[in-house]
Amino acid sequence: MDKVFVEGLEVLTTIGVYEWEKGIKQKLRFDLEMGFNNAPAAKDDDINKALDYATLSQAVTQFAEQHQFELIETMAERVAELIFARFAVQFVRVRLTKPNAVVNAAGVGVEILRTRKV
Ligand SMILES: Nc1nc2c(c(=O)[nH]1)N=C([C@H](O)[C@@H](O)CO)CN2
Repeated sequence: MDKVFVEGLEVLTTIGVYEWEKGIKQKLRFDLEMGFNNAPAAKDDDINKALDYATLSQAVTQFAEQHQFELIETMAERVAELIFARFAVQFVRVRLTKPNAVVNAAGVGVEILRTRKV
């Protein structure tokens, strides 16, 4: 299966389980991997047949900036749903890192893999 990926997409948003987190913005980093047949776009050299990673990145950024959750698990799941709703991908892997959450850790986070239901 071909893939299209987006690495290190940084978004500032309000996220966290603690009260002090609900009034601030924190950085999240998205690493996204989508299953998509790249051959038709390559054959015709046509962006309209490609999974446009720029449009996808913009959609994820806008969603993450505009929605507030407690858990990064919830953000990851909702972003996967958004990608399935807007883009014709077979699967999506969402790796979500909260870089500044744990002192002495470079990052903490979750990764989910979801396959489109037929
Ligand atoms: N599995 C998770 N653990 C924790 C989360 C989370 O979203 N998923 N969140 C927090 C706090 O919001 C933390 O990031 C504050 O530093 C703790 N554990």
